[in-house]
Amino acid sequence: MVNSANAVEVRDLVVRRGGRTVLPGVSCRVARGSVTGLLGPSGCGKSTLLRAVVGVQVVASGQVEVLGLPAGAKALRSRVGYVTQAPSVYGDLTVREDLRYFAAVLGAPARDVDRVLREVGLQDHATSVVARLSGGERARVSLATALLGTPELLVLDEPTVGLDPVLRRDLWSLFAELAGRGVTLIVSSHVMDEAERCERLLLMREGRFLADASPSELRERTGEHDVEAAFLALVDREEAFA
Ligand SMILES: Nc1ncnc2c1ncn2[C@@H]1O[C@H](COP(=O)(O)OP(=O)(O)OP(=O)(O)O)[C@@H](O)[C@H]1O
Repeated sequence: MVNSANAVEVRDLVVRRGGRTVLPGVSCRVARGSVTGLLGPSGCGKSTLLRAVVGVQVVASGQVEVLGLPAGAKALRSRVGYVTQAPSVYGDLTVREDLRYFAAVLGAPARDVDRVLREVGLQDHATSVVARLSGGERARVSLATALLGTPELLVLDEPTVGLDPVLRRDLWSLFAELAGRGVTLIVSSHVMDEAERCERLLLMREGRFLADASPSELRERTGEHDVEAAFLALVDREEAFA
């Protein structure tokens, strides 16, 4: 049965990579029209989980349902935007040409190109060749691609890495605005101070969830003032009971 309240439902997901079990059977839900932060240390399995949500990860067992369909279903292609850590851009095109190309591939209207350029703050770089942009600018071109059309779910793998504080703030405002329009966002980060921007947090460690809570619930549960301290408190508790 399709549960319309959830954009994503993961049940007992097991993923093995390179002979190791990276996700040993995780379950989670992501509500529609929310910003969910997927936080955890480097190598804990965030990208692997996101890959499973967009349907590009081979899974050993379990189910991943996205917008009521199996992850990776063809019908989801224009409904899900995905930004990987490595920007997906063509270096020899200008920013506008690159976005026009992806708009055509996705069947998005050509007028979307100017909108997404504005949303990621690259309107002044529209005619720059992508290969000559800085790393942060290239990452924003990649993000702009995911905003083309009208995606209902945005899966963003560390979209703010390498960006300056002003840009990071602007992007988080954009994420909140998109969620206000009903878009669901899953944003991974290993920077805990970004957690406060999320309505919901999935805290991950070594392939398992330590918590699925709002930032304030986390603070209450642990008695800590910030999410980083709360995360460490949960790690300590887990180790004490191990
Ligand atoms: N292509 C691969 N082949 C084998 N193992 C892999 C591969 N990619 C990732 N892994 C392993 O899977 C585990 C989880 O990696 P993943 O990229 O999901 O972590 P992450 O939490 O996203 O890390 P980061 O924050 O550094 O991006 C790591 O131990 C990693 O070494």
